[in-house]
Amino acid sequence: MAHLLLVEDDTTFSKLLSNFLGKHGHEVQVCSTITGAKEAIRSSAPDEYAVLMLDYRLPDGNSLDLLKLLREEGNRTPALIMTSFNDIRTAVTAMQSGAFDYITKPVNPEELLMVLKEALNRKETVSVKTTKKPEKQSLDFIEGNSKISKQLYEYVRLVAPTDMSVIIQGESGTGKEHVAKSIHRLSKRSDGPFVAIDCGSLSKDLAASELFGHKKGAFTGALQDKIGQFEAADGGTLFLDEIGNLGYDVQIKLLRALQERIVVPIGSTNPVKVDVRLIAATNEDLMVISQTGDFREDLYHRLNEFKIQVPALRERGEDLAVFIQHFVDKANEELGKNIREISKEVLDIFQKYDWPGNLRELNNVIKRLVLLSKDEIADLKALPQEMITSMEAVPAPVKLPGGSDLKLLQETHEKEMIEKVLQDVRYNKSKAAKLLNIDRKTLYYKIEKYQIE
Ligand SMILES: Nc1ncnc2c1ncn2[C@@H]1O[C@H](COP(=O)(O)OP(=O)(O)OP(=O)(O)O)[C@@H](O)[C@H]1O
Repeated sequence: MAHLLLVEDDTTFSKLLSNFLGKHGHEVQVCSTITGAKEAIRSSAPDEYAVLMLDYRLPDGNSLDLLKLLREEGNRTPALIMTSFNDIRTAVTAMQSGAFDYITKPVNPEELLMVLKEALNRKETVSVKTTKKPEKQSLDFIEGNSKISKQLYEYVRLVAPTDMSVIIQGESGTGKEHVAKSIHRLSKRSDGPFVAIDCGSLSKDLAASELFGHKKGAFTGALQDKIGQFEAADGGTLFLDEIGNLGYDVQIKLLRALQERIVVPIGSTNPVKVDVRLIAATNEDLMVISQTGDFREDLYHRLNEFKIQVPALRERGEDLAVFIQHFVDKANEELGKNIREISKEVLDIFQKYDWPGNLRELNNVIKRLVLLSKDEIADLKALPQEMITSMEAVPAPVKLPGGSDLKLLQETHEKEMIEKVLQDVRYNKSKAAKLLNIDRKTLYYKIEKYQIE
């Protein structure tokens, strides 16, 4: 039995859900607002709730902001975001803010139990992930056959045996952590620990202590000496996920640790020698954010001894079929099912869909598909209705009227470039204008001209 906090403003749905979860042996406390959730969490014991189940849209904000705040306060309770299919891109961002997983509404009860079980298991293993332990060969891993995947793993094999720092860049859910583990596994350090830290879920105050350790009494709450993850990774690999989220002060300490190969725990004056290879992952372009001043440029250059770009699923062409088969096999085994085939209609949708959540989303959709399919062939009935509707709404690819019209092509390119830079700098128009090397007025004019939202 687990104590769950459900934050949901639809009272009928929250009642149904708590009854259902209650019948499955869980104790559910319900809040309907972010403010209520904050109060419930702050007035509870640190590990009171095993999982937070958060509706995305709430009357006083969205649960992403709540999650960010909780992570900043040091709360690490696994969180599950419940969202409508149309919000999948937001759910993907939620994963970057430290959510464990997302589930789309209308919630399928069995799917919910499955994801909940994973979240509860995760809670039990969360400390294992960062303890000194050799990483074993993962059988769960496939490379793919496309040209782009072959190149990816060629780079992995090239850089693995060296001691170079690596930046792994790619959209959320593309498999950056998997790539980092492969590098570790193929390195001379493979018998040493692989320590993974999600910088997105570290609070600003605790990040330094988590990475470098602290001495008893160094700050309020430092009740005993603590070894940092740098020391825990000694002789192995330290994987810093979402490194762009580290605060400036910690970035300075990190640079020093990399350059001098020593760490100084907070409250101590004694440096400790460490032998750690660093791999950092990011879904932002670190070069862009280092140019806008949000990430230290010297640290960027120190980390950027080698850069690997992990492709989005939509760019992996023929790999899609390989991953589908892999995830179906995995789901069959996990759920005790025997789905042998996926219908042509479903495959057509999979081919056309752009998979903003990448491999993670494909894995989730397939798990749901396998779970809900009654026969050996998984067909449309088991796909979220919204996915089908969203695909029906996609207009047929339009042929550009001027396939060779240079002006039109230039404008299309310009629009895409402006959209990308705006996204990279999180819609900060001053930064975007600076990077695009145009003045703000021109940028505003172009945003309006191209109707960029
Ligand atoms: N090569 C692979 N073979 C099989 N499964 C994979 C592979 N790469 C990723 N996955 C699966 O896809 C999901 C996302 O992978 P992972 O956590 O490595 O992505 P990520 O890019 O690090 O995500 P985030 O940006 O959220 O940190 C996981 O469930 C993982 O098991």
